[in-house]
Amino acid sequence: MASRHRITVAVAGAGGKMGSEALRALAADDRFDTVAVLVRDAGQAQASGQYTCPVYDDPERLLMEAHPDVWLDFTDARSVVHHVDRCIAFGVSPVVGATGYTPEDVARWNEACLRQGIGGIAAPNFAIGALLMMRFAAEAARFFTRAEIIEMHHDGKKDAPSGTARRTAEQMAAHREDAAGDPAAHRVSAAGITVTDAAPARGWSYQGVPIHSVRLPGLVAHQEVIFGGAGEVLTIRHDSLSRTSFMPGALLACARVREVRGMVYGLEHLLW
Ligand SMILES: NC(=O)C1=CN([C@@H]2O[C@H](COP(=O)(O)OP(=O)(O)OC[C@H]3O[C@@H](n4cnc5c(N)ncnc54)[C@H](OP(=O)(O)O)[C@@H]3O)[C@@H](O)[C@H]2O)C=CC1
Ligand SMILES: O=C(O)C1=N[C@H](C(=O)O)C[C@H](O)C1
Repeated sequence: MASRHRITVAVAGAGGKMGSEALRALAADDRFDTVAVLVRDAGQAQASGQYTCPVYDDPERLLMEAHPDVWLDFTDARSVVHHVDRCIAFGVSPVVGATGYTPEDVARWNEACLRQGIGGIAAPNFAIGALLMMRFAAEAARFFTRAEIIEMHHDGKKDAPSGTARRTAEQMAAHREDAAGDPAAHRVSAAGITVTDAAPARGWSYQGVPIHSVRLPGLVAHQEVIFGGAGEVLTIRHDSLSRTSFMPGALLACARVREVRGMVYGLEHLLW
């Protein structure tokens, strides 16, 4: 019987919290072969003997020598932008787990993927509960013109606000304008709040939604979206209590990324 081709994956940021969790999840799933990892210091990682596949600290060398089907990136905002540009140039499908990139990066990746005839997925959050939280927040934004986001993360997180908070605000803004059929509703909402450089305690305004970022030891990844109306408040909250919450979504993206074309932004596009 012909053996099924396993999807070959390279994990960038393998030495980090998410990268190491992803390596464990990939090893436990027979759809995948982890064929290479990208770490900061390949010599040191090789000497430690902790990896069973080839180890690199040069992304171009990894892409040339290992040429994986999929590049799963859990590095950071600065590195991921360069990595994904290089992946697409090499015809390797990126699954972008790292956050902190801009809408302009996503647009450039989309065009580059389309030119290469390949797919990519950039997913600010892989957890199903977080995706539902964003969906419910978008739905609620049709009915409330005022809302604020509080995102709370471990104190090792480098980027702020979180990719999830940005994506939530984007989805809320899109629904608000669509539902109202009146872009003025968005302007009223933005004008009704005092988020300015002169009032930093009021958060950072993105898409008309103030975002507040909390970084504390003991936290993993949490978000509240609070809607306020006349005499009532609606709070939608999600908690990732363990990084295992991100793994089914990350593996789904790795399994499906070569079926899409262009850069898909948000895992929800594979789910509903
Ligand atoms: N999409 C999702 O569902 C989720 C996304 N994330 C995102 O994933 C990213 C990683 O998070 P987390 O694992 O907690 O962070 P960590 O800091 O624990 O891990 C990042 C790792 O990447 C390494 N790294 C960074 N740049 C490079 C590079 N150029 N070459 C090789 N290695 C590099 C870091 O090395 P060093 O320490 O030396 O810098 C570190 O080991 C973040 O952007 C985070 O927001 C996190 C959770 C869920
Ligand atoms: O850094 C993290 O931990 C997380 N990052 C992602 C983000 O920026 O939204 C996803 C999740 O919140 C965990």
